[in-house]
Amino acid sequence: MDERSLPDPQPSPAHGVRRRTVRLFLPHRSALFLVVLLIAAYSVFNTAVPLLTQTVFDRALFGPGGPDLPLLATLAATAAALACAVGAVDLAQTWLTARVAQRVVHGLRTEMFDRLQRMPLAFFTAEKGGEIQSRLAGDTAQIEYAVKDTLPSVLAGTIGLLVSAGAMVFLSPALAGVALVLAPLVLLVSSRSGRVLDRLSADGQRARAELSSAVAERLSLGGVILSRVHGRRGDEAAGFAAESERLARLGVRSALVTQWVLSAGHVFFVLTPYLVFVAAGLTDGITPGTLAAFTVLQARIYQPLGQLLHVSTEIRSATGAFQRVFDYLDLRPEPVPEPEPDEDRIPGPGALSVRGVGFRYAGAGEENRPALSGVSLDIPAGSTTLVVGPSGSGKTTLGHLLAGLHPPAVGKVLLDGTEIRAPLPGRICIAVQDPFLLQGSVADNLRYAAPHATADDLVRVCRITRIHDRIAALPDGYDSPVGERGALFSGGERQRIALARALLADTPVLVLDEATSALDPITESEVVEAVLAERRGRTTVMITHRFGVLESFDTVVALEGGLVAQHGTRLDLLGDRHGLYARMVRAQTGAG
Ligand SMILES: Nc1ncnc2c1ncn2[C@@H]1O[C@H](COP(=O)(O)OP(=O)(O)OP(=O)(O)O)[C@@H](O)[C@H]1O
Repeated sequence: MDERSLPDPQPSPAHGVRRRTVRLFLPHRSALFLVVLLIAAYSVFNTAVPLLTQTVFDRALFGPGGPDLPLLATLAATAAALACAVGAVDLAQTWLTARVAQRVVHGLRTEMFDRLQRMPLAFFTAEKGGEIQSRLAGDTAQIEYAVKDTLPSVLAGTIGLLVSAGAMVFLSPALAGVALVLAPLVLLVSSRSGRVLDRLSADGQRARAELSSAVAERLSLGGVILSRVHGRRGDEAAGFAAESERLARLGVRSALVTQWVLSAGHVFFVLTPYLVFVAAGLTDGITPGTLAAFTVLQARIYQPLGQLLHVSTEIRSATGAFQRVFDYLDLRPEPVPEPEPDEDRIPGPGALSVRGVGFRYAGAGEENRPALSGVSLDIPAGSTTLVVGPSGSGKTTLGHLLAGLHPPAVGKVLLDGTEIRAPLPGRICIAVQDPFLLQGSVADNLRYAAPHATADDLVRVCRITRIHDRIAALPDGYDSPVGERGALFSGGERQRIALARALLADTPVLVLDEATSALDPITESEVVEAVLAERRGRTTVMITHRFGVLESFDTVVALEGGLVAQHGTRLDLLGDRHGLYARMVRAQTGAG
């Protein structure tokens, strides 16, 4: 039997991540080119101001003929114009980068959501909820920050450094050489620390994902009840504190390493002006204006250099975030069958055939028996079938295969002669034991199955599942909220709302997987009878443990150990006194 394996995200190597990141930005190359131009213009305008300082000193203030006020006014006006231009350019650049960032992140978020939605159910059984959230929300936010802030910082830092260095060389090549002599040393320290930061950043991201997984699980309603019931609140808090402490320690270490790089840079920033002053004293022909302009430019060079040192950490975190997002984008989703065009969709009568079906869960080792093996059944259109069997015998698995939630590894499941390999909305519906209600009102939840259902439709199905009176008694009736996963309702009420939702889907085939298990036996038989009456002439398969008193079914399928132990009419199966069904009925009804 072919074991369905979980898709395994393969971490892409760092250079692969960089290549893919570049590819991600290719469609935005024109906007990014414009950003580069704007940043270059920003740096040039910004550097022009110190160059004016030279003219202010050497010509306007201390020129041969004394202070030249008209020239000073012209220079002041030029500086003001340059300052305005710097502001305008900065604004345009911010707008463009924000747009690119939002588009890239929006693309990644939606692609990831789409990919995850199409993953096999086994993925969601294995993956931690917080992990998905952390990648979809946390990592994409980090990428957004990287594009919006880090990318312009890198560009501005590099271009600013080059322009300022160019202006310094223009003013005095000798002094420029002295000013830049320590720069390679700083860059060396920075690249050495980079590797340590890489590791710390990856560890930090892992620890953050662990923490958000723990929060999602332990601070959910079920998690909180579990810890309170078993008196484990203290242990939970201690476990969380330990994780948080680990994250805090990583944060301190990475702040220290980052600061080590910045401090090395600071030594450079403090030392070089004095080296320049000494060099100016030893060099002929350096005017006070040149030295003043040089001093301002030196301050300007520190800013981009500092910026570059700072962003190297952010780039590393962003690379990690990109890698984690790419890992999810590399997951292999279930193949999506081509949707049938509406006009081609012939609503068949709803005959189900199961042909030699075998299925093994990815998480169940080879040594364990498959959940189902060699199952063959014919469920005629319009019939009602009861599926029974001991716990773990494969009933839910069969229900999921009939609903197309898992494609079988071996054999085929057919609806009206066509193979089912994926859910078929509008044709097959399944109502489960632990139904999912979304945040919103009762009406929102019901209309999830039929968006255009009228208020009367909602009332009709809710009357069938005996939940209408409870909903009508609420202050806002069908507009009342259901709470987190339907927490404002009892388990049996949730099941009846979900069953009403399944009826509203009005499909030719309906699978009920313990869908009324939380109801009291009297209400359960009332609801089951009403549902079967409503669905007369359409196929209904009901999986249940409480079947002792249920008589209105055409056929019964009894499963045992993943095999079909019995299949026939209820009376036939009761006739076989030693058969599984008869034994189970006797156990339930206490009949001798
Ligand atoms: N996601 C899963 N991963 C691994 N094994 C699973 C998974 N779900 C079910 N199984 C195993 O498959 C077998 C059949 O499970 P299934 O849920 O179909 O049984 P069932 O008859 O519906 O049981 P119950 O009456 O207790 O609900 C069991 O041995 C179960 O442990």
